[in-house]
Amino acid sequence: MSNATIAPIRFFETCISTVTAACFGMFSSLQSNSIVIVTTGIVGGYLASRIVYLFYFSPLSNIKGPFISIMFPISLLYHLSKGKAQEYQLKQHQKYGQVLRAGPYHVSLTNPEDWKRLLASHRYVKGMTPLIKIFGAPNIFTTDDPEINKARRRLIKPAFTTTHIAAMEQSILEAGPIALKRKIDQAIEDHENSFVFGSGSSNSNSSSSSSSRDKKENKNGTAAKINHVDDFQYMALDVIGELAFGGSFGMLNGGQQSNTVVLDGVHSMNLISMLEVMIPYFDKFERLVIPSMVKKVDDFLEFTRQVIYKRIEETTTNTPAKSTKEGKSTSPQLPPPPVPQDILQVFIEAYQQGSAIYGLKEADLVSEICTQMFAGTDTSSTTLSWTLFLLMVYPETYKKVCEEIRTTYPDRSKPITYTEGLSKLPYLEAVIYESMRIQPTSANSLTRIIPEPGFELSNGQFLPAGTECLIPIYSIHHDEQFWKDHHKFLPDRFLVSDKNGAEDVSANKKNLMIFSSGIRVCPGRNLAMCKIFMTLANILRDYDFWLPEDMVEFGPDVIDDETGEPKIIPGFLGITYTPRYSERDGWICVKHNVAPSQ
Ligand code: HEM
Repeated sequence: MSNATIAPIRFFETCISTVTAACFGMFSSLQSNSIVIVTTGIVGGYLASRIVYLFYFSPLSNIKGPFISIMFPISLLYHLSKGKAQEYQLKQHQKYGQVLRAGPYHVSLTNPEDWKRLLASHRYVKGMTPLIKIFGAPNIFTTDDPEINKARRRLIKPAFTTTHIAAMEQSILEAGPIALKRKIDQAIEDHENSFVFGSGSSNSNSSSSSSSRDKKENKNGTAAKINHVDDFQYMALDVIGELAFGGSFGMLNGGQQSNTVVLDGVHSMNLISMLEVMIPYFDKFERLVIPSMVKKVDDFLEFTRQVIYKRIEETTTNTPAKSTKEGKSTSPQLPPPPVPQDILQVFIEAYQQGSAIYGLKEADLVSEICTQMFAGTDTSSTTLSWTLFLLMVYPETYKKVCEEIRTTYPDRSKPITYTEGLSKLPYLEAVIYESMRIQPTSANSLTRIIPEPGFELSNGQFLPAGTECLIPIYSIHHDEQFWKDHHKFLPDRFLVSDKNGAEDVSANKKNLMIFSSGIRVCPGRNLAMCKIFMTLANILRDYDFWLPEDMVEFGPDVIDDETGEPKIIPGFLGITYTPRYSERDGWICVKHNVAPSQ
């Protein structure tokens, strides 16, 4: 569908370019037989005709943007490879305004009126979605078919409502923050023991290492060094396992096999998605070019297939108690174990019923379940990592948020829940929103294709059918019109006091794009917020964190020349925006909060 609508403009341009190129080529060859001259003529002709068409005759020629991006969309490759594509796009918006021509047929929009309208209707289908081929079948996330999307969203909706998440809160707490705390406690204890026994050595590959320098820093208890990027990822997967697969994968506690398969799969998908966005038709030959990476995705899909069949077996095998010849049972018939009501089961039942509405085949089932794992892992874990890092380089904010949590919930023997804590910890909520604004994990652009008869922008400009609209989440979150001092980590911008003086976090939230909006808004947003909030509330209350001393390149006083704010660890932009060098930058020192608990 998307290709059909975009075709006329592209076809026209290709015709003009080809004819002009051919004319130039013929003309050049009349002058000389030299291959160089003919080739130069063809290339020159092509470029000249492309310039003439794209800048003077294209229906988008009245929309301004950088010459290089309009001529060669592949130029984005350079910025993507540096992990700075989103910052490049922001700079272009700052230069050209809220409507930017970002490519030959691409217009990037940051005015909320425009992107909200585009996201509000299935009329504007998704374009340029990576990973379509690799999943082997469409899924909620990749499909551009409104009917498939609507039907499958209906299917998973009950599992993501606030009521359901509230009912699952205890499981999320157990598989998430409580398991994480157990791991941190173990890391601290290991280090205490290693020093008691006199080794004092540290293993930089372990997620619990600490140098003696980091240890000495701490005067009120033993410190350990953990890799928060890795640990938040394990935790996010364990929570998804708990909610969608009938049980935690136990990754935080060393579930090594699934650990490698699932995380390698998720990471490979992130990288492949970036390559697909950068290189035209990459999906057609990725199996040849990066076979080992594609294999990791295949292994992940196979792992998912096994999980599905294990569940089908467990829920459909009916093993009746042994009967005598007279047909009487020798042992009392035990009721079958309850069938878990999670996302996995919902999809399996729709598949088994062969429902015409959902039209699920085996490949669709695997694709959907994989997507749940993929969509629910890096997004939440990365948000946690960015937030913790930002708190480390903004110590005043760190102090303030810890104070709020520690004074509101001083009893450390009781875990803080989401339903209980959300209204009582407005500053923590504001910290999370501000971190997701500054470092959105979905930093890329969402894309929508304009259908016939075109689309009128709020500024009166007209976009013809076939235009690919980019909705750049990072640029929207850094638009000076809404976010003054946009590089500053300022949670207070989300806080207003209501009539009774109580803090409310609704100010400014409407201009955020964290979870997208409209008909394809992220269905996992309640779960994500619950997970992120409970994790931060509990660990910030129960532990003290600080950056390792040897991490000299980052800290409150290490200022980025471009932003004038503390330098942020480099990121990698695929489908999600994650810390780029987690093995180098993901470390943090931690010790117990030893202030008297009440
Ligand atoms: C901080 C955490 C999260 C963020 C920032 C986030 C963000 C987003 C965004 C921006 C989209 C729109 C993508 C697009 O249109 O291309 C999206 C879609 C989606 N998200 Fe999330 N997400 C998060 C967590 C989750 C979780 C925990 C799950 C499920 C377990 C999930 C499942 C999905 C699915 C299935 C879609 C596709 C929806 C559709 O196209 O109709 N997300 N998410």
